[in-house]
Amino acid sequence: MNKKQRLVMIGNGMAGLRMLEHLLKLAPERYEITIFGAEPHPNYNRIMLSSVLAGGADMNEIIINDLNWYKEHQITLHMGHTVTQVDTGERKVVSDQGIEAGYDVLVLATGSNPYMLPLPGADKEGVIAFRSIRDCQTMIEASRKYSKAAVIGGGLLGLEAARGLLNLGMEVSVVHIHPYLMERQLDETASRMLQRELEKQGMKFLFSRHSEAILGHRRARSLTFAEGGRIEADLVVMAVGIRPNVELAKRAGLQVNRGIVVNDFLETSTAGVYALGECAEHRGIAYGLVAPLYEQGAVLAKRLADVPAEGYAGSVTSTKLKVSGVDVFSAGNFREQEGTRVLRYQDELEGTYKKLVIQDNRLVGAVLFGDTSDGAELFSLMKKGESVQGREKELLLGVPADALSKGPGSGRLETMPEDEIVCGCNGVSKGTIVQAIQEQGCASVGQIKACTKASGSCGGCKPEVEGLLRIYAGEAALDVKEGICGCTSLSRDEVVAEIKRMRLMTVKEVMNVLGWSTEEGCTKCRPALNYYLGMLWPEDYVDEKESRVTNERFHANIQKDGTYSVVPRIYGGVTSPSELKKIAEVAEQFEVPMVKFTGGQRLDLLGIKKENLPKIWEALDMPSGHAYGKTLRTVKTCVGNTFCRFGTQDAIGMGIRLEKEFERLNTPAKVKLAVSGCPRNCAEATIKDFGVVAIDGGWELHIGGNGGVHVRATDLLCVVKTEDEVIEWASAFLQYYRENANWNERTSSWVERVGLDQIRTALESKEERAALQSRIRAVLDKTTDPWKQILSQPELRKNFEPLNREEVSRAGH
Ligand SMILES: Cc1cc2nc3c(=O)[nH]c(=O)nc-3n(C[C@H](O)[C@H](O)[C@H](O)COP(=O)(O)OP(=O)(O)OC[C@H]3O[C@@H](n4cnc5c(N)ncnc54)[C@H](O)[C@@H]3O)c2cc1C
Ligand SMILES: NC(=O)c1ccc[n+]([C@@H]2O[C@H](COP(=O)([O-])OP(=O)(O)OC[C@H]3O[C@@H](n4cnc5c(N)ncnc54)[C@H](O)[C@@H]3O)[C@@H](O)[C@H]2O)c1
Ligand code: SF4
Ligand code: FES
Repeated sequence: MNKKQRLVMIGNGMAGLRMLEHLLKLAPERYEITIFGAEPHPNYNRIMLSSVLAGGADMNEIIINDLNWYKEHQITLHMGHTVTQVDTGERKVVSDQGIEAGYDVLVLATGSNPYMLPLPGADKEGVIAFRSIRDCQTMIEASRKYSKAAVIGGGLLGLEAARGLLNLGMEVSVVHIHPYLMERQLDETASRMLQRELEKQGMKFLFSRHSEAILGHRRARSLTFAEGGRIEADLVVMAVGIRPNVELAKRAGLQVNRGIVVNDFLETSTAGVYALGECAEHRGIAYGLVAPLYEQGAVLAKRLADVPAEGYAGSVTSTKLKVSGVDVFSAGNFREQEGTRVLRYQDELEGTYKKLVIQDNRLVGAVLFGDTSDGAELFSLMKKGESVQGREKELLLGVPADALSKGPGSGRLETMPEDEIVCGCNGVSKGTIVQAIQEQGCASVGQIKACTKASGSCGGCKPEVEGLLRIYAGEAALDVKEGICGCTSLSRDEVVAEIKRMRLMTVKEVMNVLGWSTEEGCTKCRPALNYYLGMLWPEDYVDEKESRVTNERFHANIQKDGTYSVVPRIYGGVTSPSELKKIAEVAEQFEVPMVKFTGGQRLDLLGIKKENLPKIWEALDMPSGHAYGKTLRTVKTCVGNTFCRFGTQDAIGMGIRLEKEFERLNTPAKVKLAVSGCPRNCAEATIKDFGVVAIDGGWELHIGGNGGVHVRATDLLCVVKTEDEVIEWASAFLQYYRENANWNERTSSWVERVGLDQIRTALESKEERAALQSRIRAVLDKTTDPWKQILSQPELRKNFEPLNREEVSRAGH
């Protein structure tokens, strides 16, 4: 006989699932659990939608509990089912698809609905909220076709939406009803500083505007204001606050104000029915941030497991805006009122601002702009309600901004009390993180996330978690253990060593033998293992195409509209009239929408449908330029002494030789080379992975440069005399990088991590260089041109069917 009680939960979101995770630890056998979730997804990290929109995370990276998790815990999940009826008399719920479930315990975790302004025209296509995966996808799709967006609401959500849309290439205007941004979290001074930063990033603002109507035929085209005037907008995102989702509870006869009324144990007015999360109202407050919701979850789990616990007493909240390049923190009651004392510090040169609000000698509120590193400490003081008398100046001036990221001895993290909360979203204290490092052996941020959840939500506490790792596990652990993912506790070096020792030959075998925590791995470890196996067994390993990202599977770069680009190999950037003619003819024949020179001196044919790729490769009859993969991209050259009067060496010849030598090389991350014919360095060799600069009588060899987001100038590796020596050193350097870097680690990060000295030492002996060169040669000898290979094999050609959406989202960069 089944003695388990039946627990039904309505809502498959962050608050409810966190509560269940606690409950399953406390009383794994107590309940037979059924969940109804209206969205067609397993539980995902809603917070991370801002990062997905801004391009910082992939949709499939934000799933918190995948379908296996439900299976493992024998939870019945009705995904895509909305509960439409709750019968508290009969103790059962019914879904819109007719599924009925009886309960002994019912948990309402229905979250909130975004508030949609009831404007005329609000039902037009292109008018949406920002709440779900679906909204996020709609925005990404809209950005492919349209260029102008209006975001109504200048709060946290509106600004994060606006930043994401800017990243997607749209022009964005934020329409705010208040005279300044984020008035619920910031005072006017901080708000104006924020506005200036965001304007620099390209955001436009309209303040004190009341939206009146959305005009357009079927789709939104413009937004008008009660004050007069209009702006063009093909996409209108409403981010004007949320309303607890209480309709169902109301119909079921539960007591409801703004939210579903609950007591300190999350009990509603009806016995056996509980509510938590954004839908619940506790002591008059319905929260809209995860930290308090997770606190509620911990209390409710104990209640449901019959573990004695104190009730939930409400939360002081803090927020951070997740917009890159802008640090804003706000906590508690930051407005000055009668009986409060306000301390302010502003540094216009540094662009920092700090405001502390003190009442009865206790810190009750804080606003930080520009440097938010004191946020956790201030928030902790605020929550504890300790007297700060005599410490005011110290709190205001704080510790140096970079103290957190310094090594041992950095001060504040070391002296931070054990019970101070480091990860606000997940309520994880310093003590818990230190224990995970010291007792559970966690040695990377990923492992700490897996053990404690710290840094797993908004990611704002990652610098502090890294700081604690440096102090308690040492610099080396942080560096070495990063590089794989949460599916394994092994470091990259350990995995590589085990593959070698046990001669593991396939991705699946590595996962099985090394005890991966997931059966299929994830989007991080699969391609990483595929690379390590290929690097270790160049002769025998068969590349697993399915472990590669879309660009590498299709040997072309996927574009934002789902078409591809084709870049044929043009060695050293030197072409000929006949080659140009051929490219022009192909472009005409296939009506290629755009032909463009790339930053690496190549010709890019853009806007090509997947099904046309093989035909175009065939017509071009040129090798792949590998503009899409983790491989040698281009060797940029200047004209050198062939034409330039300053040139001291043959930069073109050297560049072509390097490109022919290393084309098709599989590397941990993309690799770019350049050769300049004199120190004037017109080929910009000092921001390349391997840069060659001619000098009188020889060549300078530079390594570890990057011209991308994090610009880094190269380090000088050595000076050599001959072209053969350039090839020898380049071979040794690239092979050493192949054998030692983490997958997806650019040389710039790798050189910084391991240090120039280590690389110089590894390459200094002629014998070692020769050994590395012979290993890289063996790899290069096995490579073939991927376009030719696909053209010659009908079964590979078959893959070039029209594109589906999943491929767009899985495309690599
Ligand atoms: C873009 C974005 C960024 C955010 N960033 C942050 C941040 O940085 N920090 C922070 O603290 N918070 C942030 N938040 C807020 C945070 O995500 C929410 O507070 C949190 O997700 C609320 O959790 P919940 O479980 O109460 O509700 P939800 O996550 O909304 O889950 C409720 C679920 O219940 C389902 N549901 C509702 N009614 C029914 C029904 N009748 N039947 C079946 N299912 C139903 C809904 O479809 C939904 O999936 C952000 C929110 C968004 C949208
Ligand atoms: N980084 C974070 O912590 C974060 C990020 C995103 C969302 N969230 C949470 O998600 C929820 C929703 O966020 P939100 O920003 O929509 O809510 P919000 O209530 O915090 O802010 C809404 C903003 O819209 C403005 N507004 C209201 N009516 C308007 C109108 N007619 N025209 C123009 N502006 C108008 C308000 O003045 C306010 O500043 C909140 O609970 C928020 O805390 C948090
Ligand atoms: S780097 Fe020197 S050789 Fe090359 S184009 Fe510039 S000036 Fe001429
Ligand atoms: S503070 Fe948000 S994840 Fe730690």
